[in-house]
Amino acid sequence: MSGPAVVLVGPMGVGKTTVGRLLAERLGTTFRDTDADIVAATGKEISEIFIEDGEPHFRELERQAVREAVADHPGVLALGGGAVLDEGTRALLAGLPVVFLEMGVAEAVRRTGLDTPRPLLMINPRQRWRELMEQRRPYYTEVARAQVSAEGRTPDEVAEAVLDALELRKA
Ligand SMILES: Nc1ncnc2c1ncn2[C@@H]1O[C@H](COP(=O)(O)OP(=O)(O)O)[C@@H](O)[C@H]1O
Ligand SMILES: O=C(O)C1=C[C@@H](OP(=O)(O)O)[C@@H](O)[C@H](O)C1
Ligand SMILES: [Mg+2]
Repeated sequence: MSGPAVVLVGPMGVGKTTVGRLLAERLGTTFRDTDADIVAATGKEISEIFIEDGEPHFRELERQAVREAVADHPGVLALGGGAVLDEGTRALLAGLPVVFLEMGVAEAVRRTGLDTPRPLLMINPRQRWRELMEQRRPYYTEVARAQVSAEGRTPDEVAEAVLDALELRKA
């Protein structure tokens, strides 16, 4: 089966969207992000979907968005941090070049604080981020072929580390 050249998973703020774009440039391919697909399909921001329709509805949209992207997209694909919660999604990712970007709570929360609000981090972000990471870490490691630290690295450095981890460098 073909499929995306790279799939990025990991917690909120680790840089999946930012690094994914850079990686696609490096590889001369296109970039896709399931959150952006959901926003385009619904015409709503992620935070609006959470508030108006609830998290279970968002997870259903996400499940569908991941399926479509994995089936259609040959380039670099970034998933939302919670996509791996779905068992069917984890099964779908088996055998794909999935990279788990990881980092500690301090830097992640510093980064998300500067970005558009993530509904799950609106209240008590440090504690929430830690709890989510604790719950999801086994899923990230289950689906990932490689794990790359994004701690204290520039997006360029992380992109380089992903290329190394997947041995995607052209000779
Ligand atoms: N390596 C990095 N160093 C500093 N800031 C970063 C880095 N990677 C991403 N960022 C910033 O952190 C925020 C979250 O990045 P984003 O790519 O949206 O993460 P994710 O998609 O994993 O939630 C953005 O403001 C982005 O510009
Ligand atoms: O971890 C999560 O549950 C979420 C992560 C977000 O994407 P990023 O991981 O790209 O921030 C977005 O899908 C939504 O806010 C929920
Ligand atoms: Mg993202």
